Amino acid sequence: MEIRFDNVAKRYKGNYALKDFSATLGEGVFGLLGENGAGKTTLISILVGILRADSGTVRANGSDVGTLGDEFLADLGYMPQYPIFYRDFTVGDFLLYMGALKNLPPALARSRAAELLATVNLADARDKKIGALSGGMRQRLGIAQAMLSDPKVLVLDEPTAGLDPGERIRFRNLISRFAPGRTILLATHIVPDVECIASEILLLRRGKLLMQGTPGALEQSIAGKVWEAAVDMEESQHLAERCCIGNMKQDGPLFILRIISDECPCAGARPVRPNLEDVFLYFCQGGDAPCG
Ligand SMILES: Nc1ncnc2c1ncn2[C@@H]1O[C@H](COP(=O)(O)OP(=O)(O)OP(=O)(O)O)[C@@H](O)[C@H]1O
Repeated sequence: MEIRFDNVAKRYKGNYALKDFSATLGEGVFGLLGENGAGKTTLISILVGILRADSGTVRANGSDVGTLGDEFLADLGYMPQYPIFYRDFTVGDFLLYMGALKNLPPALARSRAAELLATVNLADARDKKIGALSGGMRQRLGIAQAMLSDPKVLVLDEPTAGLDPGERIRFRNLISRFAPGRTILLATHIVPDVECIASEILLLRRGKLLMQGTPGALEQSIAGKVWEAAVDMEESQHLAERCCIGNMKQDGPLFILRIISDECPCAGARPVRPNLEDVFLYFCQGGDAPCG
């Protein structure tokens, strides 16, 4: 399915949360990356029909998603940033309930629920009440309900918040396996969540789309602007005041700094290959400005 946003804008009390947002998503995993407050949830809420845009259009295969209504919703799986669950439901009953809301035949809902509970590592928790689950288990249940109807479009808002490293990796592999033939939009500000699985990244800053491209293309766009230098404590403090420092690691008396800078930041600095986190820092923290 092709999802196309044209000049989408949304304001809250006069302030733009999203401005002139235009982008096209085809099949694949699309990582929506942006700092806190960039407008990710606002964009997602417009796509899934929770919010109305002030202006602009969102089309699925050429038809306005607003006029498609249920037809579009039937193809959609959605996990909100803060899923709200009925605490007294058991995990299994909750998925069957969601299956009923999505009009799935009961037998199909039962088999999909069993399959997905195994996939998200919750099979043993099927009879547990949701109120007794840990935060990470609830998060995984949220992912399972979003995939229940085998949707063509899967929209996940911060799906890995609260997952431990093992579960994050399971999640990434699950999404990669699920992706063929589908459109997956995954909003996050955690770069590794999308770095290895996204076919394209959309970089959002202050409600505007800064860039859209493959992770490799985005990294290439800042080639020659990422440096590594081994410096003493005093020099590291000077550099932190005038440059964006991506990473700082102590190595004996020295500090190994990863520096994002248009120019060579200090004597002895050597250019290194950019990664997506560098891209995020370069564009989302305002280029050469100190970032941390
Ligand atoms: N209901 C609301 N009323 C007023 N302002 C809002 C409302 N919802 C969002 N905003 C503002 O709109 C902007 C975008 O918020 P949004 O939640 O879309 O960002 P986000 O990228 O999802 O952020 P985060 O990563 O922190 O979840 C922010 O400045 C936020 O304060």
